[in-house]
Amino acid sequence: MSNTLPSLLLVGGGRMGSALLAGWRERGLSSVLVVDPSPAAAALAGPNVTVVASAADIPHGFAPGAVILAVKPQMAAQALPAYARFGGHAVFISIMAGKTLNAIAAMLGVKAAVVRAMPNTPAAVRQGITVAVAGSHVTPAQKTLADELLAATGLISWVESEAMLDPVTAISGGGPAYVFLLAELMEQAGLDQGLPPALARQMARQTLIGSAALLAASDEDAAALRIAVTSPGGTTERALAVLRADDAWPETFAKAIQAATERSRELSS
Ligand SMILES: NC(=O)C1=CN([C@@H]2O[C@H](COP(=O)(O)OP(=O)(O)OC[C@H]3O[C@@H](n4cnc5c(N)ncnc54)[C@H](OP(=O)(O)O)[C@@H]3O)[C@@H](O)[C@H]2O)C=CC1
Ligand SMILES: O=C(O)[C@@H]1CCC=N1
Repeated sequence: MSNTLPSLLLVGGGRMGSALLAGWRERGLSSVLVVDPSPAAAALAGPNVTVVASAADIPHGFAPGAVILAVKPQMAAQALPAYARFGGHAVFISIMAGKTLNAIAAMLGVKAAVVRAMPNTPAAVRQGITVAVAGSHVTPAQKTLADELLAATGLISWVESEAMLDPVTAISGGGPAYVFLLAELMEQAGLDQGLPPALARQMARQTLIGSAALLAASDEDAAALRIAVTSPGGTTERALAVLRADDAWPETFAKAIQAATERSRELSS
C-alpha cells in the first residue's frame, strides 16, 4: 500500500471492519479513525489507529479520503447521515450486505461518491476476495483509492452490474461460513465414528487448510484435485456418491445460495 494514502474513517469496527483493519495494518496503512460504540472496539486502537465511540467524537477538521461503512445494513439509516458532511471529497466504500448504491446515496446525499463492495473475512489475513461496483459520482482517483484499500486485503474484482453483488454476497461474502461449517461437520463425523476429540478436530482443520493450500499451489482445478483423491472402487467414491446425489449437496447448495441471494435483495433499501 502506498504511504501517501489519505486518512481513512472506518464506521463499524466489528467482525468485518476489524478484518479489513487487520489487513490494512499488515500491509502498512495510513492513519485510520474508527467509529464504533462497542466497548470491544477500543482494543482496535494502536499505532495509526484511533477509536472513538460516535460520529460526534470525530475531531474537528478531520477530512478522510475514504469513509468505509461497515455497520450492519439494519443500522444504516440511523448511522449514515452523520457522515454526509464528508461527501465533498471523500469516497464512501460500503461493505453492507444488500444495501444498494441508490439507497446509500439517499442517506448520504444524492451526489455522494459511493462504492459498493463485498469483501469476506479472510481479508484479516490478506487472503480475502472483494467484488466491487462504483457509483456514477466516483472519480477515477477515488476508484483507484478504493481499489488500493480493498486490494490490500486480498483479491479484488470490479463489476459493472450492481445486480451481481447479491449472488456475490451469497457466494464469496458468506462463503467462509460454509467452509467453517464443513470443518465443524467433519469434526463431528469423526467424533461419531469414535475418534478422540482432539484428533477429530485436528484432522478436520488441517484437511481444510491443506486442501486450500493445495488448490492455491496447483495448476489443476478443483474437479481434477477431487478426482485425484477418488480411487475407483475406493472409499472416497462411496462418500461422494452420497454427497453428490441430486438431492444432496448439489441441490442443497444451490438452494442455500438462492436463499442468501434473495436475502441480499431484501436488504436493499
Ligand atoms: N461478517 C462478514 O463476514 C461480512 C460482513 N459484511 C458486512 O459488514 C457489515 C458489518 O458486519 P459485521 O462486521 O459482521 O458486524 P458486527 O456486528 O461484527 O460489526 C458491526 C459493528 O458496528 C458497530 N456499530 C453499531 N452501531 C454503530 C454506529 N452507529 N456507528 C458505528 N459503529 C456501529 C457494532 O457495535 P455493537 O456490536 O455494539 O452494535 C459492531 O461493533 C455488515 O453490513 C455486513 O453485511 C460484509 C462481508 C462479510
Ligand atoms: O451474513 C451476512 O449478512 C454478511 C454478508 C456476507 C457475510 N456476512
